[in-house]
Amino acid sequence: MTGTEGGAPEILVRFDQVFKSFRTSRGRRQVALDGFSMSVPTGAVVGLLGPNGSGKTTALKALLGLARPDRGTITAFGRELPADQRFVARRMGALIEGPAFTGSLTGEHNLRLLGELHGARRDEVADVLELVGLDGAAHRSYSGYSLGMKQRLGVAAALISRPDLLVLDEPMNGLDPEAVRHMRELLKRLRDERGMTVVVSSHILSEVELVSDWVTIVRNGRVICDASVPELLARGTSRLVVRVHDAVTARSVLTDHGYTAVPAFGPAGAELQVEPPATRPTPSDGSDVLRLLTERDVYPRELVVESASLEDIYVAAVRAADAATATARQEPRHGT
Ligand SMILES: Nc1ncnc2c1ncn2[C@@H]1O[C@H](COP(=O)(O)OP(=O)(O)OP(=O)(O)O)[C@@H](O)[C@H]1O
Repeated sequence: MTGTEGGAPEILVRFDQVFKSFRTSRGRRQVALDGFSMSVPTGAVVGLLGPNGSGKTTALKALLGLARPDRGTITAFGRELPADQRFVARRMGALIEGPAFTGSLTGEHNLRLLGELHGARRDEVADVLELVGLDGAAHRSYSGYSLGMKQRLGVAAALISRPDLLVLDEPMNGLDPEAVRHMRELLKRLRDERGMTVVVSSHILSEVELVSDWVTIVRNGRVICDASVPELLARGTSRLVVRVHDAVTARSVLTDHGYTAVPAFGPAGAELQVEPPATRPTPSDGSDVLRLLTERDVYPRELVVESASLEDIYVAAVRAADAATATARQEPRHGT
């Protein structure tokens, strides 16, 4: 990521309070973006995450000039959209809805035709095919490509204009684990070797977790979490798991000292999920728990401090957002 002097990342794209709704065929108003705000740091791979229908595609379309926001501002490369869409479009490559290629032509031929529109030379076409790992299959016809290869050719098409920003909508949809891994490695190469900024949407956290520097979680058209991965992980609290033979005694020792100890049955037998008292100034590293237990002759078989994963944080963010929405829905009723 490109930093500024103060250490804060430089922002390449910013959505600020963007609203967008559609009229459905039944005449109903369908809100797709409901005050959507997000920032994309320069040089980062940003994972745009959210369940189906949460507004990811609409947000990306708004950035690409394919959907016009009702309200709010989007800036990219220091220019405001849609006023400067053409300036921005020249610096962006995108794979947003299945790429349209000719089945009877080879991958290379398809890409060459597209490259001509962008003034790409033959060696540049070959370079992009190599980059996406299709150099070995360049002369096979597109109709014989696997789904993973088709997606890679779609990314190649997005790269042919040599963009600084690459926008990919669900590029891993339907891919097998090997193809997902390949796509992740490609995104890392684009960031590390070409200095590209990448926005990649997905409804599956594990698909983008290993490659994203920054994660934006969207729910019901609103961003509920927008932060760097290290910052997110630091926000998550770790969990202490104690595996003991005598869970009853261990639990009573810990609760006597104000700890919460929830019995569970894990893969290694009985265990307690322990949380220190709310009054404890620092998170527990486990030594306090070990001391309390051994003082009472309870010797744990195992004591593990499990760090929160991005998945835990994702689930917590979604639950918190749902709870806030439910509260907000109840409030007007109290007033009436
Ligand atoms: N052209 C449209 N007309 C009517 N409703 C639309 C249109 N485009 C999107 N929507 C609605 O807006 C909401 C957000 O859709 P969007 O496609 O942006 O979500 P998404 O997060 O990309 O979902 P998915 O992962 O399923 O593609 C959904 O309720 C969707 O039905």
